[in-house]
Amino acid sequence: MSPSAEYDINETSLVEVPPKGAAKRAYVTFLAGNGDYVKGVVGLAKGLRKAESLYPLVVAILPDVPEEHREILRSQGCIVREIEPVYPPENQTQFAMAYYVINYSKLRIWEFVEYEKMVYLDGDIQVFDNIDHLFELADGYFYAVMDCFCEQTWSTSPQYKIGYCQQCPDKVKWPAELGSPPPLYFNAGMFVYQPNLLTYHDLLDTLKVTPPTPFAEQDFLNMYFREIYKPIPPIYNLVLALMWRHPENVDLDKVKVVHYCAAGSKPWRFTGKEENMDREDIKLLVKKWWDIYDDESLDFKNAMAQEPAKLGSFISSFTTDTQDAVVHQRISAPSAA
Ligand SMILES: O=c1ccn([C@@H]2O[C@H](COP(=O)(O)OP(=O)(O)O)[C@@H](O)[C@H]2O)c(=O)[nH]1
Ligand SMILES: OC[C@H]1O[C@H](O[C@@H]2[C@@H](O)[C@H](O)[C@@H](O)[C@H](O)[C@@H]2O)[C@H](O)[C@@H](O)[C@H]1O
Ligand SMILES: [Mn+2]
Repeated sequence: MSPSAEYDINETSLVEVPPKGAAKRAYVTFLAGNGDYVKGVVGLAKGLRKAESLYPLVVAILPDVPEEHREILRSQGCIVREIEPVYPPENQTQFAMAYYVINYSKLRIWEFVEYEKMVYLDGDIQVFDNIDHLFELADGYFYAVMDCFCEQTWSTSPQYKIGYCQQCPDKVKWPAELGSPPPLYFNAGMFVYQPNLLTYHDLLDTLKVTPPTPFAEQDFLNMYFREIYKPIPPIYNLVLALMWRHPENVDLDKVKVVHYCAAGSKPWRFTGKEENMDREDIKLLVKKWWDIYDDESLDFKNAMAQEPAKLGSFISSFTTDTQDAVVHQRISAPSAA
C-alpha cells in the first residue's frame, strides 16, 4: 500500500493565534559563510514582517558570517545567534551538493530551548502569507512538507531509478520486490519543531554513528524523526520542482511559502538561464521575492517607525535582554540596511 499523505492541518482546523507571549515562539533560519545567502535571510525577515508575523526571526549563524552581515541582520530586527558547526562523521559520501556538509550545523537549533516551539525556514525561502497558525499544531510531532524525488539531484536514489515519487505514489507504484515503499520523506527547508536539550544531545550522539548520505542533514532528520513526522500541505513549503514535476499538486494562488531550491532559482543570483527558469510563473515568483527585498517600507527601522504599536508587540515577544538590545538599538543607533 503506497503511503499517502493525510494532513492533520487545514485552514478551518486551526484555532486563532493566541495573544502573543502565550509561549516563547520564534521563526529560525540558518546562515553560513560570507556570501550572498545573507540577502535571502534579509528577504525572509522582510517577508515575515510583511505577513505581519507576531514572532521574531532568530538567525543561527556560523562563526564565518562577517560582522557586517551580522549588523545587517540585527538592523532588520533579527536575533542573531552564533552557533558552532556540526560535522558528520568522516565519510566518503558524495553529497548531492558538495556544500550540503555545512547543513548539519542546522542541528544546533534544537538547543534553543528558551523557545517552546519554532518554525525553521531555509534562507532561500520566502513567506508570502501569515503562517503563525503553524505554532498551534499539536506538540510532540515534527511537521514538514513532503519532498519530491524527480529532480536530477535524486538520480542516485532507488526512487529516481524506477521513477517513483511520493508526490504521485500511484503513477509508478513501488514494486513489491523492493519491499515496502519508503516512508514519507520531508524537505528539510521548512519544519515545525520543539527545541529540547535531550533531543539535541541525542541528535548529535546519533549523528556520530550515522554514515552520511547524499541529502546530508535532510536524510538524517528524516531518519531520526520518522516515527513522529506529520506531513503538512505543500502551501507551507513549495519546493519549486513541484511546479513542473507535479503541477496537479500545486495551486499557486493558495501557496503561502515558496522555497527557491530548484537549480538556478535563488532570486538574488537569478539569471533565468537554467532549465525551467524561463517559465513565466518562476519569473513571477522571483519578482515577488525582489518586490519584498527592495521594499524599504519593510525595513525594520521604517516599519517600526510607521507602527509604534507593532514595535511594542514585536519587542515584547523577545526575551528581556533582547528587548533591551532592540530598544537600545532603535533609540541609539538606527542602522543602515
Ligand atoms: O552558502 C550557504 C549555503 C547554505 N546556507 C544555508 O543553508 C540552507 C540550505 O541550503 P540551500 O537552501 O542552498 O539548500 P537547498 O534547499 O537549495 O537544497 C540555505 O537556505 C541557507 O539558510 C547558507 O547560509 N550559506
Ligand atoms: O542539505 C540537504 C538539503 O536538502 C534539501 O534540498 C534539496 C531537496 O529539496 C531536493 O529534494 C531537491 O531536489 C533539491 O533541489 C533541494 O536542493 C533542503 O531544501 C535543504 O534545506 C537541505 O536540507
Ligand atoms: Mn533551501
